[in-house]
Amino acid sequence: MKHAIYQMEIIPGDPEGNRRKIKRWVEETARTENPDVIVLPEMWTTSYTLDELEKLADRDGEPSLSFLQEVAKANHVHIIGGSIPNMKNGNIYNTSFVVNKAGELVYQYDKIHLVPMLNEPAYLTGGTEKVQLFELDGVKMGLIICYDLRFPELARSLALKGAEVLYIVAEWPKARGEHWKALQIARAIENQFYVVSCNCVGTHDGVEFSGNSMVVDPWGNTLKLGSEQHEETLIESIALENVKTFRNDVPIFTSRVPEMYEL
Ligand SMILES: NC(=O)CCC(=O)C(=O)O
Repeated sequence: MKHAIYQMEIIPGDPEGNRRKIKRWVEETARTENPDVIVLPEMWTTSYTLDELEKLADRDGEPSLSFLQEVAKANHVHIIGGSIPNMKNGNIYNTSFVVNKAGELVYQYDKIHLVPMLNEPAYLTGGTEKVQLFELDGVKMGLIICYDLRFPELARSLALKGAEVLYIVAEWPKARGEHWKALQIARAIENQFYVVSCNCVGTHDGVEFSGNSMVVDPWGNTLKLGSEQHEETLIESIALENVKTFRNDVPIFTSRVPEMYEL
């Protein structure tokens, strides 16, 4: 399953400009690389322009959802649609959409854990729906958003449901860049699935974002690591049969003793 990750420099506060940028990038990447799955970063319409979100947020997912559906269908590629600020019933959520190559919405998720270090709780509302699996080409997948990475219970719940791949879409600051890399490797090893992440680069409001988008295999090997500073495209294929092989080699899911844990 071939992935193209867009480690993007988001234009702050310019949803239209970012849509144009993504459309051009998807067309070029689909033509030259023919990936199965494309991955975008967190809050790609606006970045953390929190003061402006009342005005700039999508309304019930629009226009970004229709945009992602059109782009996926036109370029015949599945899209893990990063996330966007999304106004619903008067509250703004950090919402992710996954659309398949037929342009169908297969999953949506509102970020559960809002990040205090970026002042998210003052502007956004946390999601109230539990994470679920979705499937692309018959592969079981899960998705979390940025700060969610720090809560191992979330990734574990997806692994227990059968996830073979965990996507992480992010705007993770450089100040905590070492946590970003170490936690992804930990999540991959402890859950024995692939981790595929997309972080952005660039600086907004004094916060520098750290890139280092990653593809980590279920053994904890880093197959791909983006640069810290540059907008770039990461291309990597993942071999799903490794999930079963590694789970047989170190059978943690049959060794678990859940009645001994307080989770
Ligand atoms: N956008 C985010 O959720 C950033 C998370 C972060 O800064 C951290 O966990 O550290």
